[in-house]
Amino acid sequence: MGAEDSYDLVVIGGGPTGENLADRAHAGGLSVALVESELVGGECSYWACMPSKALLRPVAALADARRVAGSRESVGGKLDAAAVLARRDGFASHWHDDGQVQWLASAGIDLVRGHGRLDGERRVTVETPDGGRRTLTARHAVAVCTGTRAALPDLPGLAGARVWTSREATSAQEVPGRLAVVGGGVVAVEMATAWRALGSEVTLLVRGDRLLDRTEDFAGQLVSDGLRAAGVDVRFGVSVTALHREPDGTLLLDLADGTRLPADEALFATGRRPATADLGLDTVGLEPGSWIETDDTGRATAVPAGWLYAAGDVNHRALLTHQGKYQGRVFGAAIADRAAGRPLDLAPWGRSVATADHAAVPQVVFTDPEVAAVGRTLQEARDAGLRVRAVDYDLGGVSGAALYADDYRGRARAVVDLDREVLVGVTFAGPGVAELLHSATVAVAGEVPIARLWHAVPAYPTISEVWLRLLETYRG
Ligand SMILES: Cc1cc2nc3c(=O)[nH]c(=O)nc-3n(C[C@H](O)[C@H](O)[C@H](O)COP(=O)(O)OP(=O)(O)OC[C@H]3O[C@@H](n4cnc5c(N)ncnc54)[C@H](O)[C@@H]3O)c2cc1C
Ligand SMILES: NC(=O)c1ccc[n+]([C@@H]2O[C@H](COP(=O)([O-])OP(=O)(O)OC[C@H]3O[C@@H](n4cnc5c(N)ncnc54)[C@H](O)[C@@H]3O)[C@@H](O)[C@H]2O)c1
Repeated sequence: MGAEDSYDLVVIGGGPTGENLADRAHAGGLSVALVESELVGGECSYWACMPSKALLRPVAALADARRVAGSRESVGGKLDAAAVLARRDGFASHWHDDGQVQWLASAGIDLVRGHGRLDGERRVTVETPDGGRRTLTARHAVAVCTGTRAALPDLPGLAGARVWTSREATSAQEVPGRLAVVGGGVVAVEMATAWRALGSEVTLLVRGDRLLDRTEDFAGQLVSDGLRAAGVDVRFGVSVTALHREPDGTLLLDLADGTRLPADEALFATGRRPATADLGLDTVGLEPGSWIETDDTGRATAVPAGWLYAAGDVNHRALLTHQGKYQGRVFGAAIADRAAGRPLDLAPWGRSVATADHAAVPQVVFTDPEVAAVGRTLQEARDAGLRVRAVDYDLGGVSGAALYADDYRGRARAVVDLDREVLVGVTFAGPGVAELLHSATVAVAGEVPIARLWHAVPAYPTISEVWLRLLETYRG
């Protein structure tokens, strides 16, 4: 038995969510221990957001230069893959977490390295890297912020085939000659975009009939057109049934249509599973390997007495870094307020509840073209029982977009709640739309009335003039 330490709050998992939750709780007056088994900073910093966006930014920079007569003529070559990978390595901090560890120390949070497991109510045991064991007790709360791992399908031959998950796809040091990508979600389309631009022959194998099936249809269509224009072989209605690696290293993927696809690497971008299989969930009455459902203050709904919280990917509310950080801020402050006996503000959009998770989640997909969306799609709004109207506009008709790129192709949709005359969802798809998104997020989260949006005048000639066009189209 090792040492036993006591803190107000023990956080398991030092990704973006755990760091923010620990910081807010500490700022609210609590002593905090943060347990991390790999690198402080989590998936996002080393194998997800940062390295993937570092791979994709040069793709967009080169594509932008090629979109405009005058600059197009002066950019003949391809990406310098070695330089892109080296810049990516820098954005992944060369897979060292010293910077984040320093930040934790400066924020007054104690780092405990090792694998954490719940051990009954308000107790966490940590298997430390030196083989030791520490027990941490929490006076007020334990917050699980352990994130997710790649979910792989159960396919014959997969175990021995050394396939890529998102980790290899974001950290690989060499460009594969032939890359098969399985999946039609965000990881699949972003990584197909990046590795195609870096020189791989990419085949995208999608079991459904569209890409990005949680966004408006036109967005997936524009991304699929963009991938095909870049030379990606996009195939719909295809499933992998088995695979194996030949002695010469070639990977052979058997497809349901009876054909066989040879590749050098295969990325399985087939979703995520919660990192809760080896977390001692059974000691607190939860099912190992399951997502941890919470209320809007972050409390695990199935655990009595309200001491267990879950934030970020692991609660399955919205698998995005910015939403995890938002939950970290809201839940961390709620934990501190409860501990101090301070009143909470539980009304929708109040200080102590993560209301935006339900109504105003923004996401940018960094493909070419980009997709930027917030809130509900038309279908989601209808499914929620709202009386809505979709207002669409061809982004190519906006002066700022025409200046941005010759033959600009893109589209915008605003979903208007007709009863309240506010926007409940906005989607942009086109080059350069990522930075437009926050205007839409403010409109949706702020429930800004259309009558007032009419007075929010977009600068001429920017792509944001699409706001004016959408409102004019709505008003007729
Ligand atoms: C390829 C890819 C690209 C992405 N790009 C974006 C993007 O551009 N924008 C965006 O918003 N989101 C993006 N995401 C999603 C984003 O990475 C996640 O939403 C985010 O990392 C979730 O943060 P988290 O802190 O909840 O979990 P994580 O980042 O997964 O961190 C969890 C931490 O907990 C630790 N841990 C787990 N179990 C234990 C244990 N038992 N004991 C101790 N420590 C433990 C892990 O080591 C890890 O450090 C991307 C995801 C992928 C796969
Ligand atoms: N730019 C960003 O914001 C960004 C980038 C990457 C990832 N993310 C987040 O990370 C999370 C994970 O992304 P993801 O793309 O791995 O998951 P996803 O759930 O978005 O997509 C998974 C895809 O795999 C397919 N699939 C699932 N099982 C399959 C199987 N057995 N065979 C074939 N296809 C299968 C699904 O139909 C879907 O198309 C997402 O929630 C996403 O929001 C965000």
